[in-house]
Amino acid sequence: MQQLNLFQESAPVLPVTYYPDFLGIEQANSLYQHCLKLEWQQNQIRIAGKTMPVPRLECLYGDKGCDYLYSNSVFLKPICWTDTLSSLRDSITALTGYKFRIVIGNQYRTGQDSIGWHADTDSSMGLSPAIASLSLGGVRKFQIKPRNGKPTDFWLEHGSLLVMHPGCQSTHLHQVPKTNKVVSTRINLTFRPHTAKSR
Ligand SMILES: O=C(O)CCC(=O)C(=O)O
Ligand SMILES: [Fe+2]
Repeated sequence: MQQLNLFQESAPVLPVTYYPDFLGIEQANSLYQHCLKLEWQQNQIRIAGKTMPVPRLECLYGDKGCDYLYSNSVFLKPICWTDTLSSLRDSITALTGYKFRIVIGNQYRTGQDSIGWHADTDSSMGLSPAIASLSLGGVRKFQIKPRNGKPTDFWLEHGSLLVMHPGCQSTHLHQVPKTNKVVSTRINLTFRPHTAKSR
């Protein structure tokens, strides 16, 4: 006799929590304006012996001494927290219970700006970091998948917060793929821990 498999179509359990309305529209709009004025940099990345521009703008704010190196080639030194960013950090800590010492900004100017499949495993964040990712502006597709599994799509809304829980970076990969659709500029802020000694 054929049996109905109740589990086949169920959504995968992911080590993330998505808060679509973390910020109200007014708050999200004014934060977006604040973030446009941050100190954005065009960094260069070295992949397979070639140096190329990172396909997005970046910035790093955080505690003194919390330097960040990724892909063994992009070195970011934190600028001191703005009041807006530190109060946002505190409200994310109040919601999630996770503590953060840096925030990396990504600015996706067009649909051609992107971030490929990766996990955030830089050792400066410690072994099992919780990462909280706030999205502003144009809505882009964010994909997450188990290291050998199928992706799940999230459409990260203006003012939304996606929390990647401890363990997520060891078991899953994520990306924001390029798109040929016309999309407005998107700003993403990823709040992260850091192991540097406090000074
Ligand atoms: O822009 C996003 O939503 C993701 C950014 C990201 O994965 C990263 O900065 O490591
Ligand atoms: Fe990431």
